[in-house]
Formats: sequence, C-alpha cells, structure tokens
Amino acid sequence: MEASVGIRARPGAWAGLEKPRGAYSARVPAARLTAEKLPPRLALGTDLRRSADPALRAAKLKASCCKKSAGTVLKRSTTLLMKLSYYSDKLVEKAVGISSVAEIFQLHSEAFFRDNESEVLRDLSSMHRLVVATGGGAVIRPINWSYMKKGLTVWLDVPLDALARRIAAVGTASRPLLHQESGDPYAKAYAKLTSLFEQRMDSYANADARVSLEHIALKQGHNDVTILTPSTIAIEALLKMESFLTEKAMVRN
Ligand SMILES: Nc1ncnc2c1ncn2[C@@H]1O[C@H](COP(=O)(O)OP(=O)(O)OP(=O)(O)O)[C@@H](O)[C@H]1O
Ligand SMILES: O=C(O)C1=C[C@@H](O)[C@@H](O)[C@H](O)C1
Repeated sequence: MEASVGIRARPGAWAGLEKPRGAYSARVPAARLTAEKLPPRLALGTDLRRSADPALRAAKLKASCCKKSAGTVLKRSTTLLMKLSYYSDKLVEKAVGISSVAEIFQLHSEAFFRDNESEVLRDLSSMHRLVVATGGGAVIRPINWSYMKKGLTVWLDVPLDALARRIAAVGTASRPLLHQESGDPYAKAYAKLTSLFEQRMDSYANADARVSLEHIALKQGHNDVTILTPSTIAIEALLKMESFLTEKAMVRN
C-alpha cells in the first residue's frame, strides 16, 4: 500500500491498525458514529434500493477508493445493494499469474504492472454493484479515473505517520515502491510515502468523497487513528457518499 486512494488513499492507504484486533474493544472510545444514529437508509444491512433518496436508489455504488478491510465492511453493510468486493492488486496478480505485486515489479516492471492494473480497472468498470479497493498508485493514470468514475470514488485519507508505522511494523518487502534494503524502516517508509503523496495528492483529490481518519478521530474526541475500526471508517464513507450524491442531485435540480 504504497499509495492509498484508489482508494487506497494516501500512499499506504488506509489505516495504522497494526495492533492485535482483540485489543481494540477495550481501547476504542465509545464511537459517536453508530449504526443506530445513522439515517435508516444507511444503517448497516439496510436495502438502499428502498431509500427515499432517489440519488441513492439509483446509485450504482462502486467505491473505488476503499481499501480491503473498509471495502469488505462496505460490501457487508450494503448486502442487498452490493454483490461483490474486489482488491485490484489481487486481480492483477491473478491475471499475470504471479502471486505477489512485488514479484511482478521485479520480474517485469512497474509499467507492466500499471498496464495490467488499468486493464483490471477497465474490466471492473463495466460491472455493477461492487466495491473495489484499488492499489494506491491507481490514481496516477488519468485513464484509470475514467474507469473508476463509473462509480463513486472515495479517498481514504490516512496520516502518513500512521501508514509509515504500520508498514515499518510488518516490513516493506511486499511494497516495491517503499522497499529499502537498509536504514530505519519507519524513517525510510515515511520519507518515501511523503514524496509519493506529494506527487499524487492532486490525483487523490479527484475522488468524489474524502474520508479523513484524522477527522473521524477528532469527532470521537481523540487523535489516535490507529484505533478506528474498519466499520467506523466504512460508515463515514457511506455518509460522505450520501453527501456527495445529495449535493449532485441539488445541482441537477
Ligand atoms: N476488523 C479489523 N479490525 C481491526 N483492524 C483491522 C481489521 N481488519 C483489518 N485491520 C487492520 O487494518 C489495517 C489495514 O488493513 P487493510 O488490509 O484493509 O489495509 P490496506 O490498505 O488494504 O493494506 P495494504 O496496503 O497492506 O494492502 C491492517 O493493519 C489490518 O491488520
Ligand atoms: O502506491 C503504489 O504505487 C502501489 C500500491 C500497491 O497497492 C500496489 O498496487 C503497488 O505496490 C503499487
């Protein structure tokens, strides 16, 4: 996850959640964004097709900017609307017949990976009712936006420090654009993520909705993005998508 929108949002996409999952329940402050407090049409498991909101009813909801966990939650949360969720990196691996992105970069090249990534996104763009978590670099090719914009795009905006900590904790071997043989893994990952983000931030800003983990944490009264759960992030993504659709409908009318 060198990058993250594509909804991998910033390089590194979403989340510094490297701690054991069991630890969260004790540490997570009571979330303000609970399913009960959501408008009924966005409550988890609700059939969005019956929504009173025509924009939501009509939406072919395709969130191409969520990462794997948030994407999975989004799919589960909208079971009746979404049928499938995909992670484009995995589809590229499958298409190429090589089991890791790192190896694809090594045996072929970044350009070869990007060509395959574009083909995967093109194929997904003709499908309906799915959630796609893209690789973080998917944002850099304008053609990919023409595919991703067939649906709703969401930028999961994760602080670079949280991304660097998570990456340093698990190692950079699987992340070809971040991998360094020597040096402090956190410092190297942070420096590289920063330069990638500088190159890509205008592209991430093309997303229809931005979900800032910093903002969610602040709403919950703290500043630790590492304790936000995929469900909390997915709920915020649904709310942001709803706002986007509402504003779009208002402009149209
Ligand atoms: N249900 C969960 N509860 C808490 N943390 C989780 C949960 N699911 C995943 N995580 C953690 O959230 C972080 C982000 O996971 P995820 O795989 O979605 O991110 P990603 O950006 O797709 O990752 P990568 O870029 O490495 O492919 C990981 O550290 C993962 O361990
Ligand atoms: O940010 C990037 O450019 C990348 C992110 C990963 O998901 C992979 O798609 C690949 O490692 C490139």
